[in-house]
Parts: sequence; C-alpha cells; structure tokens
Amino acid sequence: MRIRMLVSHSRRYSSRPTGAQSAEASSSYEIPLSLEEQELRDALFRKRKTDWKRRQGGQSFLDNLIVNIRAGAGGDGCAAFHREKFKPYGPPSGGNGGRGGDVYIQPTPHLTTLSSVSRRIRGEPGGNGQGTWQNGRNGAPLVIKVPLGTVVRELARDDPRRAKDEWEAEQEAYEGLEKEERRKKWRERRWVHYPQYEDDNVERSAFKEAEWELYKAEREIRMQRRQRAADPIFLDLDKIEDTEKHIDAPLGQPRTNHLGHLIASGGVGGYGNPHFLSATNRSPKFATRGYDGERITLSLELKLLADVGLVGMPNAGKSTLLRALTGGRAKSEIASYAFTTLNPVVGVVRVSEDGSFVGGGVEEMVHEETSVEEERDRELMESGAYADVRTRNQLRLDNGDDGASIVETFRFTIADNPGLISQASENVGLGHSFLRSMERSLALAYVVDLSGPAPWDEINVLREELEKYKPGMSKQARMVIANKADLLGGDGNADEVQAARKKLERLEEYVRTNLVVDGRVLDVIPTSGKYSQNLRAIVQTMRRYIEEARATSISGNDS
Ligand SMILES: Nc1nc2c(ncn2[C@@H]2O[C@H](COP(=O)(O)OP(=O)(O)OP(=O)(O)O)[C@@H](O)[C@H]2O)c(=O)[nH]1
Ligand SMILES: [Mg+2]
Repeated sequence: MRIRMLVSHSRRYSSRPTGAQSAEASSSYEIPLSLEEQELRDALFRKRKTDWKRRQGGQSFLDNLIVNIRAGAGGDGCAAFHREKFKPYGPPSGGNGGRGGDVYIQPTPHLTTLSSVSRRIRGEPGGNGQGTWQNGRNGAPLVIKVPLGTVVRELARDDPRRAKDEWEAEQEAYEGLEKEERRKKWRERRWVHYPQYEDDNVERSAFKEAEWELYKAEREIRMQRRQRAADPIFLDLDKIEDTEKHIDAPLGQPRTNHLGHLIASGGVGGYGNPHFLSATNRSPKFATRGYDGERITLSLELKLLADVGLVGMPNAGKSTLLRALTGGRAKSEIASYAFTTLNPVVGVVRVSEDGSFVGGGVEEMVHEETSVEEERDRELMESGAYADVRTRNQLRLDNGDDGASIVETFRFTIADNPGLISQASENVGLGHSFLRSMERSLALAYVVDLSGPAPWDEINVLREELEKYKPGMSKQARMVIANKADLLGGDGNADEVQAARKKLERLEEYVRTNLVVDGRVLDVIPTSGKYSQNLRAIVQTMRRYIEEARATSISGNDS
C-alpha cells in the first residue's frame, strides 16, 4: 500500500522544479537566492510571524473587539410659565427631560462573527422638556446583537484601552481651571435658567438650597456607580435566551420584550421648573439638565463553537487531518515547521447514510504541504491545464450524481488548533488562549505523531496541559488519533511491519492503563491524514461521541 502511495506521489510531483529554479523564473531582475538562502529567509519570516503572535498574548486568536459604549444622555428640563389670556402670571409649566436610552447586549444565533458590531456605540438621548408641561420623550433602548458564544468583559479601570467614564470626563474638562471658573462650568452643566434670570437666580436662597440637594443626589449616584465598578461586567453568552412572548399584546405593540442584558443605563432626565415649586418659592425660574448616560468599555471575544477539537503537539498533523476530513475544503495551512497554524480553523464534516463522508473515502487523495500544493496549482495554471478542466458540478454529473443520491444524515464541525506544547498553560509557545474556544467542544481528540520516538509521552504532556489550564478538561478527550501511520512499516519489510505493530500496541497499552475517562478507555485509531487512510473510522467514532454528547446535553437542559 505504502509503495503504491509513494509511486503515485512521486509521479505527480516529479516535474516540479526546485525552489531555486522557480525563483529564477519568477524574478529575473533579482539576484537569485540559493536554496539555503531561501530557506533561511523563510525561516526568519516565520519566526517573526510567530513571535509577533506570541507578543500579542493571544489577543487576535479569536474574534476580538473592544467596544466603547455610551448610553443615551437624559434630556434637559424646561423652565417655562403658563400663559393664557387674562391670566398674566400662570404657574410654572416646564416639562421634565426624557430618560436617555439604555444599552443592552443580546446573543443571537443568526450571527457568526463580531464584525457587525460597531466599535463606538451611542444610546439615543432623551428629548428635552418643553412648555405647557410637555415632558421630553425617552430615548429608545439600543440592543447590541452578538453571536452566540461571545464572552463580554468590562475592561478594568487601569486598562489603557478603557475610555473615560462620564465622571472622569467631567473632571478632565475642569483641569487647570480657577475655582471660580470651575464652579461656573459646573453650574452650566447642571442648570437651565429662565431667560435673563441667571444672575438673579444664583443669588436666591431657594436656588442655593436646590443646588445643595442636587449635589447630594449626585454624590449618591456617584457612590453607586463606584460600587458597580468594583464588580465589573462578565457575561458568557453561550445560550439562546428565551424571549418572552406576549401573544395577547395589542396590535402595534411588540410581542417580545426581551432585550438581553443591561450594559449601560441611560442618564436621568432633568426636572422642569414645576419641580422646584414650594411654599417659599412660588415662581422658580430654573430647571435642571439631564445626566450623561453611563460610559463603559467592553471587550468582546468570540469563542469558536466546534463539536470536536483537535489537540496535539506542533507538527502532529492536525491541519492535514482537518483537510483530509473535510475533503480539502477547510483551508488550514500545512507545513513541516512548528506553529504553522496560528489561529483555530473550523471545518464541517458531512456524513452520509452509509458512513462515508463528503470528500472522504478517496484513498488516492494526498493532502500535501500548502506550499507544494500552491506550487502545483500555479504550474497547472501556467501550463494552461486548468483551461478545459471540468468544474466540480460537471464532475459530479459525470459520476451520475444528481445531488440526490448522497443523503447527508449527519453533520458536525471540527476545529484545528495551534500546537500545544509543554508549559503552554503558563503561556509558553503560543500560550493557551485558544484553549478557551475548546472548552465548549463536545469532544476532544488527541492527535499524536505515531512515527515519533515516544507518542505516549506526547499524550501525557497534552493531558497535563489541559488539566493545568482547566481542571477536568482532559475528561473531554474521547480518542487518540495516531497520525502518520504511513511512515511506519517501511517498505513492507516484515520486521518493520512487526515493529510498527508493536509500537501501536504499546500506545494502546499506555492508553488503557493511563487514560481511562469515566470508566471508558479512549479509542486509539491509527491513520494517515496525508494519504486519507482510515478516516472513516475516525468519522464514525467522532459521530458516536457527538451523538451521545448532544443527547445528554439536551436531556440536561430539560431537567
Ligand atoms: N507522512 C505523513 N506526513 C504527514 C501526515 N500528516 C501530516 N504530515 C506532515 O507533517 C507536517 C506537519 O503537518 P501539519 O498538518 O502542518 O501539522 P500541525 O499539527 O497542524 O502543526 P502546527 O500547525 O504547527 O501545530 C507536514 O509536513 C505534513 O505534510 C501523515 O499522515 N503522513
Ligand atoms: Mg496546523
């Protein structure tokens, strides 16, 4: 089997020029680099890339976004008096300002990325009050829709990315001002005066009293706000929230009123001048302004949702496996150096009734390294071989497949992750930030390189790192995929085949004695991602575990 593979393999690529030749052809005006120089240059480039990724602390592993939110400001109150024929001194009649709009956050299954969330979110302000007792209208609530699986965090106070809150912003505006001027500004922000009565107002004791009351009320709000800041927002939005339905709501009224989680509340509207009417002050000529809405900076992070997560050391062949399982549709980069994959990549596996899966079962399919495949594509393109190639749809019709004969009965997603190394949980290598997205996988699969000296040690390291990251996480592991099995067994030499079998047995023995999860021994499946061998067994095993996990998670929800 292996010989046949190698023969077909070498035949396919034999016409490929060496790297040096192709470099000469493509850039005739540059000094051609020797093969070693090219390799060195590529290695340096890769090193810079991974170093950069590492420095970021995994920030861009997942969809990550910092949003700056301001709830709507309250509307101002109004200072007005009622006027009517034969009634020259009517009562105060200024309306109150409306409340600013609140800002909510709500998960929705209709989104898959955070790209539709804007970075700067402003709630609707409340309307100002008007004469003849007309209150301003309230600002409408704003709902930020985010995909399911979003983690929402309020940034800590000392985080440089955090925007100033409303109080800090005001303090900043006063910086460097004289005491008198500061007082004047403070007042301007809070009071509305009846035209031309400002100077008169500030002398009156009724106004001074009202100002003192206002000051006290404000201090109260500020205290509350500070207490809330001690308990920053943290939401893990991974469940669909049931919207309350009001079937009997009258026509024109919304039938659901679930807005999600309140993130920032709008500012309170100001009082109109009737509020200040008292026995001693029969004609108050002032009103208050509305407050600013709450200002908050959130970090949103999207956890990937895949049914199965592949866990393995760098170069174990995780990306190759993902490509093989999805028939090459998932584009995950493959190369023979550590940390090729820098971000998790999710692919969909579609299984049909008889256990075959779309793109699978083609034993001839070889999933080569990305650079090799690109090179081959370019060659074909340049030689014009693509000009009359049949499209995928045409090929399907040629095969007598009208689209109805393959019945997809099961579908699951599988995530290829960056390599995990020893001490990853202490943020060595690419760290553990992507492990977060694996937390929610229904099952994990260890991928080990069977051709390596001690695949069992690899499993041990992987398991320890998972446990260190989150105790109990290794219990999610369901199978061991022994990849690169094609490298063993030599050329069919009986001794080597025997040795390979021994090795596999030893691996199984190790799993039996060390990896028993909930009284269940993990399956060990030898395979070759590169040559698409034994993939069906993997798909079937994964399917079994996923069906089981989905069933229990549904019954778990019911109870
Ligand atoms: N012979 C053989 N080689 C394989 C097989 N699977 C992967 N390889 C090779 O192993 C190397 C690494 O493969 P990748 O799929 O990039 O490995 P990875 O685990 O994704 O690596 P990182 O992304 O760095 O963590 C590549 O050179 C592959 O061609 C296999 O089944 N047989
Ligand atoms: Mg990879």
